[in-house]
Amino acid sequence: MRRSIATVCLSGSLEDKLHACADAGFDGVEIFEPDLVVTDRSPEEIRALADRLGLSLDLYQPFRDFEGVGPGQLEDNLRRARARFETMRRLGVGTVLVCSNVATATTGSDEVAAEQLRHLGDLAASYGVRVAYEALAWGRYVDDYRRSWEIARLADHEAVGVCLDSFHILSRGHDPAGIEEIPGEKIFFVQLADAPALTMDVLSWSRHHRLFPGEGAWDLGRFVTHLVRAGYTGPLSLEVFNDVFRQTDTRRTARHALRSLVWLEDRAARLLADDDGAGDGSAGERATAAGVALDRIADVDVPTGYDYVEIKAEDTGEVEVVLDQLGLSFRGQHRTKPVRLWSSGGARIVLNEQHARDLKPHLAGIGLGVADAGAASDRARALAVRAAPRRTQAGEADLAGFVAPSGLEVFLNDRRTETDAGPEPAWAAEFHRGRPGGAGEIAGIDHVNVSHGWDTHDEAVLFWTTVLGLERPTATEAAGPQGLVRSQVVRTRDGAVRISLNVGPVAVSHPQHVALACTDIFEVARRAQDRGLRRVPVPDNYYDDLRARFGLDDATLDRLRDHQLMYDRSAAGEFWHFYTPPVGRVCFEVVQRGGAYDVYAGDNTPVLLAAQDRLDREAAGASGTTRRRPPPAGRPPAAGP
Ligand SMILES: O=C(O)c1ccc(O)c(O)c1
Ligand SMILES: [Mg+2]
Repeated sequence: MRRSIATVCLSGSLEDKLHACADAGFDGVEIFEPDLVVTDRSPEEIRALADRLGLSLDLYQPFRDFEGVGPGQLEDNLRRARARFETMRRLGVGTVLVCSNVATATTGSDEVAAEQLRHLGDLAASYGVRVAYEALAWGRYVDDYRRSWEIARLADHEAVGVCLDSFHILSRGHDPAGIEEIPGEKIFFVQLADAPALTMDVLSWSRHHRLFPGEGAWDLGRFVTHLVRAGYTGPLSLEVFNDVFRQTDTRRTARHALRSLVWLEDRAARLLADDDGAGDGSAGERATAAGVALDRIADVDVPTGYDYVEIKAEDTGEVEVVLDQLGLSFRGQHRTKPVRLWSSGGARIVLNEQHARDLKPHLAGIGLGVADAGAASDRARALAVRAAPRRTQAGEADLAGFVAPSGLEVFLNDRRTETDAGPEPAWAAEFHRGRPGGAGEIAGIDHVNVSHGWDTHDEAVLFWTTVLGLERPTATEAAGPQGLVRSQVVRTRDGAVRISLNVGPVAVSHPQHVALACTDIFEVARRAQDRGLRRVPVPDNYYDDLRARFGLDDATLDRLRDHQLMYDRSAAGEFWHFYTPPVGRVCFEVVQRGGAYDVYAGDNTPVLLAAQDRLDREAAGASGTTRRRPPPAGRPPAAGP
């Protein structure tokens, strides 16, 4: 279907927005009237620019507070409409969005509203334009799409139809299946937005918290299937009022928005195909008959596990000390690059000093195993994901790589070899052999913890869920001394890949961490302690709290305290973990999961944040610098292993 976006979704001038939408690959835009009013370009110039960029101007919006008014007010409303239709003629826009009256309506009579819309239809027709009537969720009388359709039906005018906006329908909990009762040709326009599940008044929710499809709590794919079944053939247009996207980089947000729409179309196409398969009529055939083409993209290839985690720095020496203390072994230096591999069991840490001048240790990339790297790359490309630069030389593994919104590079690999230590990614043969991890050793990578700015979070969630098909359990938040840290885990259903996406306080740069899994954490901790590993200190009050929460006995608490372990328990099982102090911007966590414990010890996070804050203060005290660090800066791109 044609892809469109409202200019209100983006930051910048109207001209910036048009350029960004065209570059991202949109077919058209909705001109948000305030964007036109403030530009110094004439409507003719905007029209010419859109033409040059290959963008159609699909909708002019909004026209407010028209219907349900007294006779004097109607006169004035028609005068306003004439002026807007004149502007639309100059712009070359064929459809105007009229939202339901929130202010001046004095009657809730459907007949009166329909009669007045018929007047408006006559006027619109004389300008060659159409009226798409939208029920705002907070309209004075009309706040339900079924009522706006009833009024448009009563108006019985070829220039009057409805605009359906998923926000107004889903925020009120109205069943979108009723869309199928509306003849497709009377749906003049469709606006799509997702939103987080919040309990607040709908107007504030709508004006500040809308999200792109796939980022919130609603099933927009299902919503689109109702439109297709109704026979709607117009554009799918994004209308997302969001305080963050209004200030993020225009081009980046336009690409992000397009990714959402590409994913949505594919999702709707799959739902329709599934419904057909289930013998529920032949919606797909009807859609085709109506001339609706939903583009599909390559199947998602859910990753099977971590190949490696890459840490990059000008000097990775300090990281190697910690890896050695944690019991990982050095597997050698790469043949052609300043890249070193450490491993234990299935945990592989790549240390990269290439193109890393002046960089402190930081998490630069992760490698993931997939079934078919080619197909996974096709999907990523279709979703407009930026490819990671390759610096591969002849004879080396050529991995498909992408840049996640936080700047993290993600490499996909489908080639494995059998070794004594179990299956390994084929590229690992470019280093020395590994050995199997023993009981008191690190066995694999449990999860990685990525932090990014508040302006990247929604985009990152969309990236991981749509490109790699990760699931998204409920988000959590934890209080640190400098502010709240919001966390969204994205993971495979089987837990083989888990990534915690964190947004911390603006002024603090929390370390990213790599969590290593083991099956005997007391032994790993004991050996590490013998090798001189420092751990993030856990306060005694925490152990008193554990006693109160879980009724642990003294001996158990002493064992935990001796190793500075933290603990959690749920109905599913138990969890033990400890952290190393940060080296540069990374730290390591060692975890042991018992039973089917499947979460991340959320209650322990404030203890970690407070302890890290104390370490920060000590370090700042020692060096005489200020304690607060600037937010993470952009990093230059890294290479694969
Ligand atoms: O918030 C508003 O006023 C508003 C305006 C136009 C729309 O299409 C809409 O969905 C909301
Ligand atoms: Mg709308």
